[in-house]
Amino acid sequence: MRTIHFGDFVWTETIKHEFRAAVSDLDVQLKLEKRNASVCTVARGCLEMFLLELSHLSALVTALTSVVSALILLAVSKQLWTFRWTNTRDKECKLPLPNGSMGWPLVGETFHWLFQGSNFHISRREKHGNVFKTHLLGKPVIRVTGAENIRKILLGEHNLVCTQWPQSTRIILGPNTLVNSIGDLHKNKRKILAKVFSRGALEMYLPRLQAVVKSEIAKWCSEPGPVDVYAAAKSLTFHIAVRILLGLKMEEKRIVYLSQIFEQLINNLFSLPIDAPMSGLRKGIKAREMLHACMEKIIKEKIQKPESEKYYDAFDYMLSSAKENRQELSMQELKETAVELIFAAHSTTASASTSLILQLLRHPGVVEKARIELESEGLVSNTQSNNSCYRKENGLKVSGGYRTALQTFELDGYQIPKGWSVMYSIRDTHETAAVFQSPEIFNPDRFRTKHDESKTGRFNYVPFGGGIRSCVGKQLAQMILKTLAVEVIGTCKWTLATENFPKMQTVPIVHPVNGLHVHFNYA
Ligand code: HEM
Repeated sequence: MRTIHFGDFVWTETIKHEFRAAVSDLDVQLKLEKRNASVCTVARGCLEMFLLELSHLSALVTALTSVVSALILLAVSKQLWTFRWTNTRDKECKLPLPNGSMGWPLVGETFHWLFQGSNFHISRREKHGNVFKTHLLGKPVIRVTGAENIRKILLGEHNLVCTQWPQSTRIILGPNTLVNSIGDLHKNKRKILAKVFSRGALEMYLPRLQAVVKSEIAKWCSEPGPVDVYAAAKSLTFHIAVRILLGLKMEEKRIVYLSQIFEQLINNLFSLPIDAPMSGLRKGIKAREMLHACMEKIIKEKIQKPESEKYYDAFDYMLSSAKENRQELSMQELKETAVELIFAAHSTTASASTSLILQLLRHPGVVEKARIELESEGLVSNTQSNNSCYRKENGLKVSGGYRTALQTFELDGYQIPKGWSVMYSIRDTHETAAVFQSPEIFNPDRFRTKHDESKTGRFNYVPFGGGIRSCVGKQLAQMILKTLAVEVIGTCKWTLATENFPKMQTVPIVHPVNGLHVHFNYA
């Protein structure tokens, strides 16, 4: 046996074997531990995966539970919302409420109305009939179509109903406006405005109106690319409002600036009545304040102008008419009326002007006929319009008017409860009136005096409303549209710049979704 000495330690063969055995034991143990460790890692991994799956599963279950609870909550709140409105029916009246849906809590069907446009009313009218209920812009609303129903609403002003625009419109326009006044106050305001839109006044406005229309059409024709007709029509009517209603000569830059603020006011007139930062109502109020500040400056300058320098615009007529009627108009009233008149004239006339161009594009036969008529009257190319050419009427499209029921009354077999809003529909009434043959067809001849379809049943054709709330600016609007028609037909050629005609949108007023792109040239 070999023996090796390391100091005091003696290395023998036996020790060597024992050492080897110990080392191999250790090796096995290490291997085992290593294997165990990897087994442990796998097990831990499995466990972790299991726990992860479990946590995913429980997250899924939690999410599902939350969704189901939210759905149940929504369904219950919708039911309670519907019940809340069913319960406000007038119990003294035996008649049922009109059919229809009140939509979702608080917002009602406002978003459906905003996104679906005219389809909103059409689909519900087809489903529920000419008188149906809904909930828009924070109020329960009854939508009314049909000559007989409209007659009752328009002639029932101050008795069955009184005008009431959505709350946002009332707040933004202000309490001193014609549309927001009722009773004697309304009567007196109309008396003052009657002079503003009298025949004599309109004749005074005509030369300036023609000048504005001509200069805007010149811009359309000099445009190298297509013109966005709706934007151009809005610019046209804003120029008319500034020049004819306010009698102002302004730099183009200033008109564009004012029209942008005005656009912001219009865009937010129909919004939820919530005055919060970034809300539509807040934006509308801000625009109104800016316009009022501007109007105040203009009005002060106007009032101070010597009589000899005045050239009689709608505003001058209003001031002199107020004097004649011994009514003092405060600065606030003047500012609100100025903005109201621009609002009433601007969108309606811009919408109708765009529809007019669209219909002329669609119906070259009608244009040819009109051109021959203008030629026979000596009105082509010299474009000196006179009142004799203002005979024809076109299919105007304005949505309708807003009222509130002053008492519960019956309409088409249903009860209209006191306090609910009533919205009468002009467009739907025109489109569904039996007196019009193929109402979807643009046919100006239907209004020719011999067989004027609109004369059959007074309330079948109400583009300017009716009764004591009918449009005060009707004659001015017709004069603007006819001047535009005469100028365009007499001096221009035009072609559609897109492959197809655009779809129409109805909120806040009828207009083509893409604005309608058209190339204009002088003929
Ligand atoms: C194509 C153009 C126009 C159309 C289709 C139109 C249509 C209407 C309609 C339907 C109403 C009645 C609303 C209701 O029943 O509540 C109305 C009222 C009114 N319109 Fe027009 N309008 C047009 C142009 C104008 C113009 C140019 C002005 C003035 C410059 C104007 C001023 C007014 C005013 C002040 C009222 C409120 C009358 C009141 O409440 O007594 N409109 N308009």
